[in-house]
Amino acid sequence: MNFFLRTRIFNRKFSTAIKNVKSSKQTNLSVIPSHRFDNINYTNEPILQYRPLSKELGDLERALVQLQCECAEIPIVVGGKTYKTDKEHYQVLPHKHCHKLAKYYHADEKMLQEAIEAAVEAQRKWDFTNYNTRFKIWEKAAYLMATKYRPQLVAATMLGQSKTIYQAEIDAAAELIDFTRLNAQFCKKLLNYRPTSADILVTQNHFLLRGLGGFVAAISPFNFTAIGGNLAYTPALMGNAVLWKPADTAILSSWLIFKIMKEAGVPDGVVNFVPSDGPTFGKVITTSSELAGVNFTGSVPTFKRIWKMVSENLDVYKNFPRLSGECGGKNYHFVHPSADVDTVIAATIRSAFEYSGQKCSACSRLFVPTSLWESKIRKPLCEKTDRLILGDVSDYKTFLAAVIDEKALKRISAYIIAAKSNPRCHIIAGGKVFDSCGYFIEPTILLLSDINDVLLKEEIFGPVLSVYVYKDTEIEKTIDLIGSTTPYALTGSVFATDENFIKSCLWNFRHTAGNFYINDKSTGAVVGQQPFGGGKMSGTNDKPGSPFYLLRWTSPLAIKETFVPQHDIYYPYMGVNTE
Ligand SMILES: NC(=O)c1ccc[n+]([C@@H]2O[C@H](COP(=O)([O-])OP(=O)(O)OC[C@H]3O[C@@H](n4cnc5c(N)ncnc54)[C@H](O)[C@@H]3O)[C@@H](O)[C@H]2O)c1
Ligand SMILES: N[C@@H](CCC=O)C(=O)O
Repeated sequence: MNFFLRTRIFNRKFSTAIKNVKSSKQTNLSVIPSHRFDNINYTNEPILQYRPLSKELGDLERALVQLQCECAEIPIVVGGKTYKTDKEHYQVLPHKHCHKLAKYYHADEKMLQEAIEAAVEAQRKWDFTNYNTRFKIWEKAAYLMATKYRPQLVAATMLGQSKTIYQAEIDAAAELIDFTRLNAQFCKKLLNYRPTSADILVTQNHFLLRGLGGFVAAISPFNFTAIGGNLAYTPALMGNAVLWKPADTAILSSWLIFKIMKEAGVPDGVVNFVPSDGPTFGKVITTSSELAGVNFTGSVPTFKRIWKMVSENLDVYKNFPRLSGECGGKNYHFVHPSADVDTVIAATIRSAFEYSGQKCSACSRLFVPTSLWESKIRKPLCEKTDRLILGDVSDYKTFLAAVIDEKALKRISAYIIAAKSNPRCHIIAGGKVFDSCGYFIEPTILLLSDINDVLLKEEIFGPVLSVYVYKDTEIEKTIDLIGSTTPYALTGSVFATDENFIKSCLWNFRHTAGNFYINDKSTGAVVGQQPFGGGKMSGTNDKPGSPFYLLRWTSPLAIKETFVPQHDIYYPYMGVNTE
C-alpha cells in the first residue's frame, strides 16, 4: 500500500475512534479520581497578648501550676502501644534545674527496630488514605492546638524550654498551628496541579502524590516546639510513616503534640514517638534498608554525621533516602551609615537576646560604621542590654531566661572565657554566668577588632553578640567578608535609608543568607510569609513553611490514560501494509 493511501486509512480510523468517544454520553472518561480544592486559605493564627486579667492569661497560669505539680510521665509509643524501658530520664526546668518537669524513657535498639517495622506496616495503608480525610485530621488538630490545648502547649514550652510567654506563644501556639493548618493548604495547592492533556477525549494525564515508602526519621532540636511538630507531621501528611525522635530537652511539649495529633485522628503507627539517645537512633535508622528520608533540624556536626552514615550505607537502602537538614547560622545585622539607629538598636537587642540567642536566626554579628558606632550606637546599645531582665519565666518582666542545659551553659561560657583573654576583644556588656539555681548567662556584647576572629565565625548559640566596627570607606570590602568569613548563610539584615544602597543589596548580599531582611531583625520568620531556611552549611534550604517543603516528602506518580483504541504498529510514513 502506498504511503498516502496508508495515511488516509490511518486518519479515517483515528477520526472514527474519536467520533465514537465523542458520541458517548460520558463527560469524564477517566477512572482515576481527582479533586480540585478551591477553599485554599492562608490566614495565620493570631498571636494572643496575655494582658493582665485576660482569659488567656488565667488559662495559662492554671496550666503552669498544673504542669509543675504533676511531673508528667512520658512513654515511648510504637504502633500505638506504649512502652517504658529501664532507661529513665527527667526533663528539668532550665531556670530552676532542681525541679523535675517530666519523666521519660529512651527507646533502645530493639525497640527502634520494632518502631521501623510498625512504621513500614502502617505506611502501606496510610498512603492510600484519601487526602480529604487527612486534611480533616490536620484541621481538627490545628483547632485543638488553638483552643483546648493551647495553654498546655505554651506552658510546657515556657517551663521545659525556658521561654517567656511571648516567645512560647509565637512558637508553641502560633507557629505550630500555622504549620499544621497551612501545610494542609499547601498540599491542596500541590494537588491542584494537573499535567496538560492535549485532548482529554484521547488521553488524560494525572499526577498522584504518594508517600515515599519505608519510613522517614524526624529528628528535632530543643529550641522550637513547632519545628518538632513540622518535622514529624509534614512527611506524615504526605503519606509517609515516621519515627519521631524529639530532643530530650523539649520532651514534654513534643509529647503534647503527639497526643493532640492522635486525638485528631492520626492512625497508630503513622508517627511513632521514640525518644532515644541521638547516636543510637542515628545508627539504627541509617542501617535500615527501609530508610526513605531524614527530616532533621539541629546543628551542623550532627547533620554531617547523619549524612556520612547514610552515604556509608547506600548499598543497603531500597530508596535513595531524602536528606533534609536545617542547621545553624552566624547571622548578621549590617548597618549602613544612612541607617535609622533607633531601629538598629531595638532590632539588634531583640534578635540577639530574645530566647537567650537560642534561635538559629539570632543575630550574632553586628557590623557598624565608624561614623555611627561611638557617637550614636555603642552607649544606648550597651545600656539597654544591661537593663534587660534575666530570670525565671514565671516573672513576666523577664526578657530572657536560662539557656537550655548544663552542656549549653559550658559551651557558651567557654566562648566568654576565651573572649576575656583575647587581646583583640573587649567585653562591653554582660559577661557573667550564674548556674547555682538555673543555667543563666547575661546578655553579652563583645567588641572585636579582627574580622577573622572565631567569635565572628562560629555559631555560639547563646546570648552573645559580637560587634565589628568597619571604616566608612570600606563598605564593599566588609560586605565581601560577611559572606566569606563564616561557613553559614542562614539569616541576615541590612539597615539603611539610602535607596540606592538598598537596591544594590540583593546582589551584594545574595549568598549570605536564605532569609534576608531589610530594616528588620533577623529573627521571627512567619510560616507562609517568610518560608525559612539557609544555604551553604546552614542547611539544605528546603523552606519549611512553604509548598516547596512538601515536595521533599512525596514521590509523585505520573499517569497517562488513553481512551482511543490503538492497534497500529507501524507509522504512516513507513508505507508498510499492516492489513
Ligand atoms: N535552620 C533552622 O531552621 C534551625 C532551627 C532550629 C535550630 N537550628 C539549629 O539547631 C541547633 C540547636 O539545636 P540542638 O542543640 O538540639 O541540635 P543538636 O544537633 O545537638 O540536636 C538535634 C537533634 O539531633 C539529635 N542527635 C544528636 N546526635 C545524633 C546522632 N548521632 N544521630 C541522630 N540524631 C542525633 C539530638 O538528640 C536532637 O534531637 C543550632 O545549631 C541551631 O542553629 C536550626
Ligand atoms: N524560624 C525562626 C527560627 C527557627 C530557628 O531556631 C525565626 O525566624 O526566628
